[in-house]
Amino acid sequence: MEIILASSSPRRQQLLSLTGLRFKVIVSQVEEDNAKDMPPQELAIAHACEKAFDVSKHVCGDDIIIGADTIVVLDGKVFGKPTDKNDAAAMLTALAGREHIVISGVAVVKGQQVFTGYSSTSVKFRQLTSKQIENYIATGEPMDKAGAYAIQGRGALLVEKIDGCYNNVVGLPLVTLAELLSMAGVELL
Ligand SMILES: Cc1cn([C@H]2C[C@H](O)[C@@H](COP(=O)(O)OP(=O)(O)OP(=O)(O)O)O2)c(=O)[nH]c1=O
Repeated sequence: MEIILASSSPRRQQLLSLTGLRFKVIVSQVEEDNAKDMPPQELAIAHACEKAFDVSKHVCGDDIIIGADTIVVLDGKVFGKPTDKNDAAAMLTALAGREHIVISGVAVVKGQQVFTGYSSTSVKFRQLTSKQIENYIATGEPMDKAGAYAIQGRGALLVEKIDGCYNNVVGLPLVTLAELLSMAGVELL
C-alpha cells in the first residue's frame, strides 16, 4: 500500500513531508472550475475529490490518495489562481484592507471509499497602495497562488492577522488531513 499526494503544489509536498509520512506524488490533470454555483467549502471539497479520483485511476486499489484544493473567498466571491498580472492586481486591490476567508478542501480516497473535510481560516490584509500591489506582483510570487498571494513568502507583508489554521492558508490543513487519514486507517501520531 502506498500513500499518494495528488498535487503539483510544492507547498503541499513540503507540508505533507512535515508529518513524517512516506508518500509519492502523482499530479492530477484536473482543471478547476471556480465558477460552479455551490457553497465555497463544497466547491473546494468537490475539486479535492476530482483531483484524488483522477489519480486513483492510475494506482493500485489499496493505495490511499490525497487531493486538496485551496480557494480564497471575499464577499461570497471565489478567487482561484490569477489568470494574469491584471487579474492578480484586481484580486489584491479587492483584498486590501479587508478580511477574507481561505478554504482548503481535502479528500482522502481509499478504494471505493472517500473521506472529505475542509478547513477555513480568516485572513485580514492591511491597507495597500497601488504601488505596493504593483511591487508585490513584480516579485512573480502571486501567479500560481489562490487569491494572488503567498502568506509563506513576501505575501506575509500583506497580512495583518489570521484566525484559524496557518497551514490551511499555505494549502494543506494538516490537522484536518490527519483526521481524514485516521478514518482511512492511517495514524500520523
Ligand atoms: C492563499 C495561498 C495559496 N497558496 C497556494 C496553495 C496552492 O498551491 C494554490 C492554490 O491552488 P490549487 O488549485 O489549490 O492547487 P495547485 O494548482 O497549486 O496544485 P494541485 O491542484 O496540483 O494540487 O495556492 C499559497 O501557497 N499560499 C497562500 O497564502
